[in-house]
Amino acid sequence: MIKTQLRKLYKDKRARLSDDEVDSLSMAIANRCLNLDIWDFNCYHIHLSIERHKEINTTYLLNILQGKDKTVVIPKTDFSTLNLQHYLLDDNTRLAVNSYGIPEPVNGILINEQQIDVVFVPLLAFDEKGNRVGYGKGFYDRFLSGCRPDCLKIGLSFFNAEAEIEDINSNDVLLNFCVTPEKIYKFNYI
Ligand SMILES: Nc1nc2c(c(=O)[nH]1)N(C=O)[C@@H](CNc1ccc(C(=O)N[C@@H](CCC(=O)O)C(=O)O)cc1)CN2
Ligand SMILES: Nc1ncnc2c1ncn2[C@@H]1O[C@H](COP(=O)(O)OP(=O)(O)OP(=O)(O)O)[C@@H](O)[C@H]1O
Repeated sequence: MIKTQLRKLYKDKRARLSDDEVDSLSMAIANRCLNLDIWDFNCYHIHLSIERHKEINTTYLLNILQGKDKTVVIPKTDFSTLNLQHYLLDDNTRLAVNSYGIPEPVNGILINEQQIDVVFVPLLAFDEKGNRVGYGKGFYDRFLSGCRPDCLKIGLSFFNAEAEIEDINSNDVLLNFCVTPEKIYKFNYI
């Protein structure tokens, strides 16, 4: 299928989940992430959920990161440039929900993307090869293209993989893993 079809299909699939399902599936994803071999790093990027779009509730994963005393960075969007900036999340970070429904840092310490070891990546759909589709603004493709080549990219999804996203282009950055409530996908494209 092509990206525009997948966006519609997966927005609809998410919209049909109840709030309780979103919560229990999000917890299952976080628990499964504990089985990934990714916990010896220092700096982790995680997005905060857009509740009205029934995104994965990343609070469970965030609690795991904080319990392990990891350095956590969260993104702040600039919709005029379609770029992300990354802020350290600590006790002093103030958050505000922007007009797109994204909780974002108001203030804080900027972190360079080259410092990030692991990125948890939001998505609407992904395929068996490790390609992904998001909301279509290219925020994460731009961001990930500036990360270190050894930075681990981990998709999070309520649903399992599509066979193939047909209209992949040279800007699309592949995932290393994708975690769903049911399983961990490891992509062997290297
Ligand atoms: N939680 C979270 N944060 C994230 C992302 C994400 O997918 N999830 N992003 C990943 O790139 C970036 C933001 N990307 C976005 C791109 C478009 C829209 C947007 O157009 N929203 C419209 C319509 C949404 C729709 O198509 O259903 C709206 O809210 O009106 C929102 C976020 C950075 N932060
Ligand atoms: N590294 C990049 N530099 C410049 N433009 C880019 C880059 N990556 C993606 N884009 C552009 O962004 C637009 C959206 O890309 P795409 O459809 O792959 O978004 P997406 O992966 O669904 O969105 P997101 O990354 O925000 O979740 C495309 O027009 C693409 O050419």
